[in-house]
Amino acid sequence: MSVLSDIIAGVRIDLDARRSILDQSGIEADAAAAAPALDAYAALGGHLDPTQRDTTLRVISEVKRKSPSKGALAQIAEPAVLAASYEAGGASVISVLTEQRRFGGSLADLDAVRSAVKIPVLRKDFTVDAYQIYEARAHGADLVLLIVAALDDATMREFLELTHALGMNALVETHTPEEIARAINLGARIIGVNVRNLKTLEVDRENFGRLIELIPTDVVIVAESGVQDVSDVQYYAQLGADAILVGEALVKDADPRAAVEHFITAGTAAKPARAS
Ligand SMILES: O=C(O)c1ccccc1NCC(=O)[C@H](O)[C@H](O)COP(=O)(O)O
Repeated sequence: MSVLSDIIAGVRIDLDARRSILDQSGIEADAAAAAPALDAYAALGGHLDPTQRDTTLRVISEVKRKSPSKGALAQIAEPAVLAASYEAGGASVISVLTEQRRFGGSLADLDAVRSAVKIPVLRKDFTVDAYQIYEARAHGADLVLLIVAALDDATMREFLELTHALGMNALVETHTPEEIARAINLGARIIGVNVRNLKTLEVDRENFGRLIELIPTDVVIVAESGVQDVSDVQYYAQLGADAILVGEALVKDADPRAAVEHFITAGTAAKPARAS
């Protein structure tokens, strides 16, 4: 069993437990009662003409306690405080890992972050059931993660439609040329290239350079994972990333606000203009 399959097996068990407490109609009612979603697509520069989307490297800053690849990363007693630091540093979106078994996250973390910041929030989880999309909205998320490797096309289409119907955007995560082709065919507007292979956990930053060429310029392109320091930020920026998603390097930094600021400044300076 791959790491991804193993994670998803646990996600399904935990989801069944939550659904036994709050059924489908209950979660749909909670989602409908939530404050409207913020525009994460615009926050990532997607509303701008692609030829003008060249001035800023945007940062999605992650609340990440532990991971299958690295084990414990940071205590994060108060995710709200961390998220507020990220926002003060200029983050465009806060990513909150809500998977419990392997990442130590929770919906309570999402609630805490939602109340602490005014910028869009990504519910970062392994979405395999429409219930989780309603749940994300009910807990104030503006963006959900859809991992192409975990979903067939029919399910991806259904989940994308539901996400948009609820006023949210989706970060559609890819790792191979085939997954990028599927994401584009399905009309994804924000495509993440995760340089971490979720089946083996191997990190290959150069995969971003190989894959970005396959993504049209009107799509927001997010480089995910593998940022250890500013040279990695510059590397993704030089290749044309619109945004980077960073977890470990930020949660381990003693001054996360300054780290976000530094990444934005260095990445923006390194970013070339995008051809139309
Ligand atoms: O981080 C992991 O080990 C991991 C393993 C299996 C599935 C997903 C995993 N991480 C999720 C992510 O995509 C990252 O949290 C995110 O891109 C940030 O990565 P990093 O900056 O390298 O912490």
